[in-house]
Order: sequence, then structure tokens, then C-alpha cells
Amino acid sequence: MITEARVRDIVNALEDPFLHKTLAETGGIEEITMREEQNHVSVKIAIAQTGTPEQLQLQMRIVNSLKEAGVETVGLRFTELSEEKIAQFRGADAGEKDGGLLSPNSETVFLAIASGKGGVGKSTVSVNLAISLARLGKKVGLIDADIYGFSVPDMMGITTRPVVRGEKIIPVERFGVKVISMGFFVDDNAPVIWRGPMLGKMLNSFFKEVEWGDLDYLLLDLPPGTGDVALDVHTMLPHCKEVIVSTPHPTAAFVAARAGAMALQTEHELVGVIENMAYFESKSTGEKEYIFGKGGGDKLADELRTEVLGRLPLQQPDWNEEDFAPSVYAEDHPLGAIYQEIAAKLDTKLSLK
Ligand SMILES: Nc1ncnc2c1ncn2[C@@H]1O[C@H](COP(=O)(O)OP(=O)(O)OP(=O)(O)O)[C@@H](O)[C@H]1O
Repeated sequence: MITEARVRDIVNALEDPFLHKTLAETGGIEEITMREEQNHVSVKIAIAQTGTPEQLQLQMRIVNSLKEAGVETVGLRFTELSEEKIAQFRGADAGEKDGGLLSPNSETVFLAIASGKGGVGKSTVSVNLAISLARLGKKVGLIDADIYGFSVPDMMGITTRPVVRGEKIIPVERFGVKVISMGFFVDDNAPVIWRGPMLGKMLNSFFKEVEWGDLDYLLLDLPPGTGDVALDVHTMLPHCKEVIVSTPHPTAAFVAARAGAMALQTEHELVGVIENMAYFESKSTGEKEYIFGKGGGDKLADELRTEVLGRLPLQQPDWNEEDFAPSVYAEDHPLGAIYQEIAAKLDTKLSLK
């Protein structure tokens, strides 16, 4: 009679038909019982969905494999994996480079915008970089992946919600950029209190269920910092090029270096640093004041072996009551022009790769 360990090996090697992961990876084997005198093996297995043709096929595969290994009779019971586990594996799927993830098209560059801490202007940079790339004639999408602290819709002055067509969500288009945000799916300003597995599910559906069409760039505004949420999102994402936003203050640059290290550890590729709030320029004298210090961006770029893509001074966009978008810099605004330069630089750099 074969050993229990051998039974486990045989069954573990088979795949959950819905998650496309081996039962070893999903921890699908719940129980194995052996009755030696009858050469009988009984296995209880959890899979993502029961009562399906796929389950029948898996049943057949298990029975055949065990019989080939010399088992006389096989008993099988199936249960369903917990929602949490399923979400965890679906989330992990999104992290697979070529896995079931919808790539808006195979040429699309995923460009993630990260920061070491909150409040340095990561979302402002994401929004304006996306718009600048669109102004260059690129087809651009923007995912507000700062799931718990979404701000992109407000920053861009988006007042409409995506519509659902068939099984697909049509992103909202604003300033030539297709946008999707957690903010579209919660009641007005309600805090998001979903935990890990839901996060994976949500991110995954931002890729898979949104009708992105053909895109040159899909930008992702990541959660700030180097904590659990940022790490989870980094892990779940497909391979991205990544830009780190920091202020020039040394402590901001220190934590930003940790964000850069996290990107590298999770196999994303750093393409540059943007120094935001780099200085304040007096409108009357043109003199520059380095309010948050100087040199943090250069140090950070050195440490991460990358370059400073641009430096943005402190200045608000001009308000426009008619077409209100509080964080969007017009093309002829001094910051709009700097964003345009950064976008052109990035576009050249990324299209050469
Ligand atoms: N260059 C700038 N000049 C003036 N204000 C700026 C500049 N960049 C960003 N801000 C302002 O700073 C604040 C923080 O910016 P933003 O929300 O983009 O930061 P963040 O890093 O995305 O923060 P979090 O990740 O915590 O949401 C906002 O009020 C924004 O308008």
C-alpha cells in the first residue's frame, strides 16, 4: 500500500482548475485517510468552486493518478476554499508577470508612482504626469491604486462615475486620460475599510474588468510609504517601471530610499526620481528659496542608481471655476511646462527600452 506522504505528493501536484495553482500552493488538501486492509484512500479537497465540470475533471485526474500508483479505491469529498483564500490567490495572480492579467495591450508600459511617505505630492505628480503624457499624444490610463487614500478623482475634478457595459467597467475620461479609482466605488468620502484579500480583488478587477482599450501608458498612483499596504500592492502588480517622488528634505529622501528598495525587491524597475516642492520662487524677484532644503533628490537618485527626472517648485495651479480641477496644472503654467519636460524625458527613456 502506498504511503500517505506519496498520496499527498500526487494530489498536491494537481491544479485547482479555477486558480491555476497547484493544490500544494493553495493548501487544498484538507484531509487524507487511509484504510490499508482495503487499499482505500479518501481525500478531502478544497477548491475555488465546487459543483462544476472542472471539478469532475479534477476528480477524474485524482482517481486516475492514485490508481496508477496502486490504490484500489478512492473516495473524494470537495469543499470550497474560503473567500479570503480565493481572493489571496486571485490577488497573487495579478502579480504574475504574464498571468491572467489583462494587459491593456502587450506594448503598454506600466508606470508606478511611489513615495516614501504621504503628503509629498505623489498623487499630484501622478495626475499631472498622466495628463502631460496625454498632451504628448500618448494614450494614457491612470489607476488610483492608493486604495485607502484615493484622491485622484477630486484632484482632477471628476464628478461622473464609470459606466458598466456588459461585464466591463468603462473608465472615466478626463483631460485625455482614462481614470479608475476606488473613489468611484464607495459612497461619498466613506473610508475604505477592506482588508488584504479584498485589496487584491479590487486591484485585480482594476486591470481585468476595466475596458482600457489600447494604451501606451498605464500609470499607477501607489499607496504612500513602505508599510504593509504599499508592500502588498507592489507585490500584486505586474512588472512596472517606477518613479519615486520625494521632497528635497534629507529625511524625506531617506524614507524614499526605502520605497525605492521595496520597488527593487518586488522586481519593479526604477526609472527616476521627481523632486517635488523643491523650492519656492518669488514672483516679484524670481529668487529661489529652498524651503525644504536642498540636495535630497540628488542623494536619493545616487543611492538608487537612477536620475532626477525633474524638480517642481511650490506653486498652486490656477483655479478655473468653469472647469474645476484643483490639482491640474495648465500646459502654459510654469509647473505645467516642467511636467511636460518630465513627460517627454520619460517617454524618450521608456521608448528606448
Ligand atoms: N509642487 C507643489 N506645490 C504646491 N502644493 C503642492 C505641490 N505638490 C503637491 N502639493 C499639495 O500638497 C498636498 C499633498 O499632495 P498629494 O496629495 O499629491 O500628496 P501625496 O504624496 O499623494 O499624499 P498621500 O499619498 O498621503 O495622499 C496637496 O494639497 C497638494 O495640492
